[in-house]
Amino acid sequence: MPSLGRLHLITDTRPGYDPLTVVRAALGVAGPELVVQVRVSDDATDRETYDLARRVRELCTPAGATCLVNDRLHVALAVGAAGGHVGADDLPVAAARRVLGPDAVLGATAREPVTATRAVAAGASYLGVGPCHATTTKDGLPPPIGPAGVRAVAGAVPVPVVAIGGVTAATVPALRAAGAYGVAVVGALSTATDPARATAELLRALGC
Ligand SMILES: Cc1ncc(COP(=O)(O)OP(=O)(O)O)c(N)n1
Ligand SMILES: Cc1ncsc1CCOP(=O)(O)O
Ligand SMILES: [Mg+2]
Repeated sequence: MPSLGRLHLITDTRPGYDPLTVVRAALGVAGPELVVQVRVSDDATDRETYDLARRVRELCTPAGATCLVNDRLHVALAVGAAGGHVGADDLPVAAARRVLGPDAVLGATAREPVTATRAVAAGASYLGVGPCHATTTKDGLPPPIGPAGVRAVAGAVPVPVVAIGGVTAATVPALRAAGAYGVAVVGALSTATDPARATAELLRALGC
């Protein structure tokens, strides 16, 4: 299994956003420390998802960065991504592991130690934990768990914990102190006026 980058950029495909420009900017600064997770809206077609994921994978490979695909594991396989990420509405972790194979990177969403432990036992190689802070990027999320919630999960599992939800460079130090290995962001990069500079600030906050 390749070593996991600490900064996870999740693509923002909402109207008016330009995910590939943000990916290019972040890759130029973060290189191998970057994981790009291709995440599309539920109404995106598989073809649209494939086209974006293929382009992201082609940008990641020469930069030494990791490309993952959210939810749609057949797309991950089709573009030669390093793996994928699943949550409660997606394939169960054990099924996802069977689809991706033993060597793939497989992330699973968890917000409590019990579900985190189950996900790792089923084959997750890292956990996305949150939401840590309030966010407007995704609707219908449960209340934020804060650094204390991250600490509870990180103390219960032997795999990297990636904190997600409302993460900014300002909130990274407390999440790292709580045991987060890394962070996943959408808005902190997709809404930045200078995504390269925002990437550098996140990396500095992560201690990279
Ligand atoms: C790193 C990371 N953590 C959590 C999630 C959320 O996944 P999920 O709960 O399946 O929700 P969607 O992203 O599919 O809406 C994630 N994508 N990445
Ligand atoms: C997909 C997802 N799952 C939990 S929070 C979140 C969105 C995170 O976006 P942002 O970094 O803009 O808060
Ligand atoms: Mg999902």
